Amino acid sequence: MSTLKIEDLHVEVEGKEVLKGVTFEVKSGEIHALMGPNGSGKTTLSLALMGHPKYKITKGSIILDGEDITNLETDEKVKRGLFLAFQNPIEIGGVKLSTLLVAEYNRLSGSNKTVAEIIGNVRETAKQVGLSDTLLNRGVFEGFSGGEKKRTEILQMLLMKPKFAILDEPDSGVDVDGLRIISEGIKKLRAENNTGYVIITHYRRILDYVNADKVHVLYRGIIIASGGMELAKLIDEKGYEGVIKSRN
Ligand SMILES: Nc1ncnc2c1ncn2[C@@H]1O[C@H](COP(=O)(O)OP(=O)(O)OP(=O)(O)O)[C@@H](O)[C@H]1O
Repeated sequence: MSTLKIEDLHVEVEGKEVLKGVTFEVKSGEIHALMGPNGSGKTTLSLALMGHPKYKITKGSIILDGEDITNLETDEKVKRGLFLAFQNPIEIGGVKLSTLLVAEYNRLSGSNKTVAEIIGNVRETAKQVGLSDTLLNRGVFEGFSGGEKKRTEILQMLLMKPKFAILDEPDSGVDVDGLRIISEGIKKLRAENNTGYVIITHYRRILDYVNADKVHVLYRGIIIASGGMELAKLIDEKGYEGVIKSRN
């Protein structure tokens, strides 16, 4: 059983304090949703967790299985089992997706396998998320549609088998079939690897699919409410104003 603890996290971006004391804890196999209005600090939290240099942690800590990983480099965090799927993945021109996936696999597992040795596994997993060989042979995210990018991030996650995955809007720009496939991927890894999740989303639908355990509402840099799926339902019905009013 692993635990990811986020304790009183304060984060500054470009000299402005965006997160003002965020605290919550995720255990193996748990799915936590992070919701909140545009600009409330959700992406800031995900990038700060992974160690993005622009997002400065000024106070608080990130504890993974009892180890303080707050100030570790991104690479070290990845090696310890954290994974982030970006909201807007960027293109890496000239690098084939299959080459990148194999390089990442080797780096994390400390092995030195060739593309030929593990491409079968990559292809099989790609098929599960509905991605064809044509995309594996293309430059990373070059000309990928929004939904294909999201599926590719889930493919990376399935290959990496992280202890904890932070998924920043995995459902944005994804069609109904894609949403089901992505949700199946999330559940599969939870069942097989006991991965814990923080899923950032604006919509209840993906949370219904994966049956989220907890919902947190981030508002102006702090968590103003935590609860179960009834909180996501309240947001759907009454908006964030409704949540704010219900807490006052
Ligand atoms: N690199 C940056 N430079 C300047 N300001 C930033 C930067 N990143 C985030 N911010 C600011 O921090 C605040 C929080 O942004 P963030 O992207 O974390 O919000 P969010 O909750 O993820 O929003 P959304 O739901 O729209 O994705 C915003 O006011 C944003 O303008």
